[in-house]
Amino acid sequence: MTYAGAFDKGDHIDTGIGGARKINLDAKQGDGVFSEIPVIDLTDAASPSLEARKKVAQEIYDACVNVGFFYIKNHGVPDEVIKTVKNEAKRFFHDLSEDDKMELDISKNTEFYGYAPIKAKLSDGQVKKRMFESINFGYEPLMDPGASGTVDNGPSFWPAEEKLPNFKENVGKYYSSVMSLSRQLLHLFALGLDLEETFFDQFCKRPGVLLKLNHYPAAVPDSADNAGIAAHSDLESFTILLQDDVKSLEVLSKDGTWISADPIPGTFVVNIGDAMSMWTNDLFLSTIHRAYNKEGKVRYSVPFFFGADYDAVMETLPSCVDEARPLKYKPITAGAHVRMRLNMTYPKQKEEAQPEGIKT
Ligand SMILES: O=C(O)CCC(=O)C(=O)O
Ligand SMILES: [Fe+2]
Repeated sequence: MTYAGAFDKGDHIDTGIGGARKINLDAKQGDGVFSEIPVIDLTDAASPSLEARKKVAQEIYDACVNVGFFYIKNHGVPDEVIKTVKNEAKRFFHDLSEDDKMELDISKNTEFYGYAPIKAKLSDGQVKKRMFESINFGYEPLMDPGASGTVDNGPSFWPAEEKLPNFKENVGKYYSSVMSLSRQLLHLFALGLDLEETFFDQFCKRPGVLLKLNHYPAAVPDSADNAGIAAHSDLESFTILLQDDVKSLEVLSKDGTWISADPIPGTFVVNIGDAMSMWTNDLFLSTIHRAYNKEGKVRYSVPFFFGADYDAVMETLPSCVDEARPLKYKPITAGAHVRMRLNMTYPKQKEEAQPEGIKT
C-alpha cells in the first residue's frame, strides 16, 4: 500500500510515533471525516468578556472533535518574531557544517533533544530513510513567560554561541511567544470542555515541550517513503506549527482522503496530539498527517509540541466518558507516555516500549 494512493477497507496505516491506526472507509462526517480545516480567529481569546472567550473556545472544541486540526489567525505572535525564527532555521541548517551539526547529535542526548540528520543511523545499525533534517529543543523555563520555576527537563543541545551568534536568543523570542500562546490555548481547550478555564494549568508547570526546526531538501518525491515526514500522529497534547509558503502538509480524514493543509499567510496550524486525545477519551482527535513534498521545493517548518508536566497524571476527564464512549485508557503520567512513544520512534531502549500497556 502506498500512502499516496487510495486505502482499502480495513487497511492499517503505520503512523510511526503514534502506532498503527485502522482506516475506516465507512466513517461518516462527524466521525473524523472532514473535507476542510477550519480557520479560527483568536482576536477574542483574551477578551475581558467570558462570553466572547467561550465563543472562540466553542469553535476550537468543534474543530478538535471533528477534525483534530485548525488554523489560527490573529494569534498575537508578532510578524517580526516569525520572520526571525524562519531565518534562524535557515542559518542553522546551512551555516553550520555537517560536523558542527553532528556535535548536537540526538542519539547522544538522553532526552531525545538534538540534531537528526537526513538519513538517521539507528543504534542497531539500520539506516532509516528520513527525508528531512531537524533539531529540537526541550523545555526552557527562561523562555517561558508563565514559568513556575527555573528547572528544565534535561539539557538541550544548543549550538555554541561562537558558531552561530545570537541563534539561541533569536529562537528564544519565538519560543517565548508560542509558550504564551500555548497557555492561552490550554484555557480555550478547558473552556470548550466545560471545565474551569485554568483547569489544565495545574498540569503544566514544567511542561514537556519541544521546539523543532525542520528542513526538507528540494526533492521531487518518487515514493511516499522519501516524501518528507511519513504519516504519523503527534504524541504530545497539541502542536502549533509554523509553515513557510511551500505546500506540503496533508491531513488524513478518517475516510482515507488526504486533505491539504496548505500554508495560509499569517496563520499557524494547530493540531491535537495523542496525549490530549487520550485525556479526552478520544473525543479530541489526534489526526494523522504527513509532510508530502509534492512541489519538490526546499521547505522549512517549525512545530512546537506542547505536553503536560512529565510527572502529571493524565486521567481521562470524567465528562468525556459515558455509555456511548466507555473509558478507554488507564491513567498514565505524561512522562511515561512520551517515553513510550519516543522509544517507538528511536528504538534504542526498545525493551521499555509497551504500547498496549496503557489501554484499559
Ligand atoms: O513540517 C510539517 O508541516 C509537519 C511536521 C510534523 O508533522 C512533525 O514534525 O510532527
Ligand atoms: Fe506531526
